[in-house]
Amino acid sequence: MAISEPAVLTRGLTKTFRGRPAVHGLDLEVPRGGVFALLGPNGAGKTTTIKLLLNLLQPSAGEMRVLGLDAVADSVAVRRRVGYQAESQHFYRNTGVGELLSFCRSLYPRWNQERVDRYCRLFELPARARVGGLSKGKQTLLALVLAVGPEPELLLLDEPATGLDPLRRRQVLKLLVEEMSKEGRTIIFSSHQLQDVERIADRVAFLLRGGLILSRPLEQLLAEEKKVRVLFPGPPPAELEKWPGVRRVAREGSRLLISLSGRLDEVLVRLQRYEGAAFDVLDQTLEDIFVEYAGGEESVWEVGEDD
Ligand SMILES: Nc1ncnc2c1ncn2[C@@H]1O[C@H](COP(=O)(O)OP(=O)(O)OP(=O)(O)O)[C@@H](O)[C@H]1O
Repeated sequence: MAISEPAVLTRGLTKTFRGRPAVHGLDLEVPRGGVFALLGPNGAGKTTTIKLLLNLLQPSAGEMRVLGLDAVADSVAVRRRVGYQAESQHFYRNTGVGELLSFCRSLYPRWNQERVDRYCRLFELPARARVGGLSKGKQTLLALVLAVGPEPELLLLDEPATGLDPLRRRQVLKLLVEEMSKEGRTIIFSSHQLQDVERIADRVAFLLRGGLILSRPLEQLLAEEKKVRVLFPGPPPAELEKWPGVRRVAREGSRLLISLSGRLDEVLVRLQRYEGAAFDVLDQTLEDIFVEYAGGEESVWEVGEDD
């Protein structure tokens, strides 16, 4: 495999359930190394995408390469090199933590027992504890230990912080990112915890209705997505919506709120030409950007999607 091959590459990836697309013509490219966040509203297709990459679901159309391998034809080889934490855990309740770890160790050619023991100590997961007796947060932590044990080149984490308190969340994600990134491994994770994403992601992709809306380095996204609040002394310029970089114009009382995707300097130069126009530039958090791309707070609920 060429080392330059991305960690994940999909082309036209599509998955339909009873004729309804959950993932639709997805072209996703995840570079090797670093931390890649998969964002999107409920039902956007994040979990389906992750399951497709692991061949837990079979695509209706399209191609997928994971670590340079065909994700369907070479799925066994892919599974050996990928760690996976599912969105919710379904452990056998009566199994002991130590017993489960030993079983998983026997399945993988490489298994980092030192790391597993260290994480179990840090996460307070005693070997003798029964899995069914663990709290939800502890089960999440156990799933993380199982995902990192096989020394994966790629970690696929579906909502890795589910059930963790804020302190634990920070500690665990920091530990994962520091250790995995330092070793050149790739992490792809889905999350609704956008503060976590801002803290740890290098790159974010945004899914909406199964399609890719954007994929950009986080720093670039935060630098490019701005709002400009303007009060025009008279009527606003005709065709304001068609100015370069303008994605949306909304009314906020007597002022207009222009959502921009890049081209801020050009827009400011144009605004300066309007005598008497008063404006200020507003930075956006990742949450602001998420809401904006998901359709804005005023967007209507889509009912009946999950039946
Ligand atoms: N096994 C299934 N059978 C039928 N429909 C499904 C199945 N799995 C997922 N879907 C549908 O596919 C769409 C995408 O679901 P998916 O779980 O991938 O979204 P998600 O982005 O992970 O959402 P969330 O943020 O709520 O976890 C949804 O409309 C969902 O109802």
